[in-house]
Amino acid sequence: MAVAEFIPSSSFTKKTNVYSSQFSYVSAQISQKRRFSLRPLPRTHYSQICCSVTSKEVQAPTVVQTDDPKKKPECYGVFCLTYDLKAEEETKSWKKMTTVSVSGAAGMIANHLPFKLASGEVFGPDQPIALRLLGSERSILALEGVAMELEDSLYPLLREVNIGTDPYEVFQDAEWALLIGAKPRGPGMERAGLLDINGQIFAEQGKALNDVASRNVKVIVVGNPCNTNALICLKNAPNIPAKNFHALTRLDENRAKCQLALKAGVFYDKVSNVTIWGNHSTTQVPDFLNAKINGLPVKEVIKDTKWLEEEFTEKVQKRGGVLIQKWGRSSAASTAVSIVDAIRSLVTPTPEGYWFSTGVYTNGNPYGIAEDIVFSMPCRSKGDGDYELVKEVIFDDYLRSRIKKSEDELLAEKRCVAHLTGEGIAVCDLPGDTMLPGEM
Ligand SMILES: NC(=O)c1ccc[n+]([C@@H]2O[C@H](COP(=O)([O-])OP(=O)(O)OC[C@H]3O[C@@H](n4cnc5c(N)ncnc54)[C@H](O)[C@@H]3O)[C@@H](O)[C@H]2O)c1
Repeated sequence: MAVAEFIPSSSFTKKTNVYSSQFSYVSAQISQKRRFSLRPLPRTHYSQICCSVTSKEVQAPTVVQTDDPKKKPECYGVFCLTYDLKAEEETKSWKKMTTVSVSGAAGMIANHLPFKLASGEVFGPDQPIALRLLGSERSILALEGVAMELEDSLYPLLREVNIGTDPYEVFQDAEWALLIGAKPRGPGMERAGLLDINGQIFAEQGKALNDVASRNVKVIVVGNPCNTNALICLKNAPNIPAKNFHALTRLDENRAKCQLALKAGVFYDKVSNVTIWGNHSTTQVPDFLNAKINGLPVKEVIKDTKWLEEEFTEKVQKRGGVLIQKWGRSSAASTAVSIVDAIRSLVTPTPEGYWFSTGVYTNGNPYGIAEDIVFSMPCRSKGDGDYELVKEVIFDDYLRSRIKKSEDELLAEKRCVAHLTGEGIAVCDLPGDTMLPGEM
């Protein structure tokens, strides 16, 4: 990419109280605009570095000190430096920019995800994106680091980056909301405690999405316990279709495909139609009854039923925990990959005869699963961001009984968070202290 000429200018978006500067670059082939926004620093850091730059001439930044904490600086530090090239050529081939909000954007999964989003591998090479990154107060500096790395990556498709700690700002106009940020389960914390502490985060974020996001925003909840967090989130966002909310179970699907491929001695691209049923917990059910290897039912290829029912199932359920033992932390890169897979499955038409799984709201499902929970099920998409449930699946006693266990767990989780879904007083009678796949 050859740089032609820079003409900076800065801007302050009053509506969101977010400070911004714009970066745009135009060459004969490419036109791009970037906005990089920061929330104001505390008063002790209250300084304003402003730069005025004219074509081909960059002046030294001037630092403006202010004692008035209410007066917001127009820009902060390097983000005041705005490079605004003359838009001599407006490229006609770009699609309308899409806005993606990511929470927990300074965490481990987000070490990978925003870069994948910005690279074009998720929404396509002609889809410009605006990234809005939400962090906690504690992670705001790290978030700044993420934003700086995004800057330095010079992604042509990345037109705007905003960071902040207020979901009402960061979710503004979001068309995709990838909700990763959550608290980890601390030592001695009951699962009920985790449900409550993270549930409160997702209740607030649901309200924020309801108020400020696009009316058709697609939401993928990753932060655990993700199924029930997704339920809490959608219940707090009554103006957004419940169908738009997902809990990420794609990593579990990918893990199941890998194990089946290993056992059958085939490369994993030969394994398809693997459904994860139920909760993203150790009660999840990786479905080998409907899955296929080279287009054949798995049971015709892997005849070892004992392995399928016991070893395979448990391996998938506990894969996250084993990984933590090896790595000393939970899966981050493969989780980011699976978020990419999950989005791509919704924005790409599913090939005839195939499906993918995702945790979705049960509302008239054809499998007899309890309604009004978020349950992972087989889905197909026309590529418009929406999905339909797959009807052509079969059940046997084994599959039914396993699904029932996960369903019971999710119903119990739902009772445990009734205070966060507007359904009265919470009663926590969880059937045992089941674990998240990342816990041992
Ligand atoms: N569904 C899945 O398949 C799957 C897989 C892996 C991890 N996870 C879950 O994803 C979550 C994040 O994992 P990670 O490895 O990135 O964790 P992490 O601890 O590295 O990062 C989490 C980040 O979220 C931030 N955060 C906390 N509360 C927040 C809030 N209210 N708003 C915005 N940000 C907030 C934290 O400051 C931190 O930077 C965890 O809950 C983890 O269990 C889910």
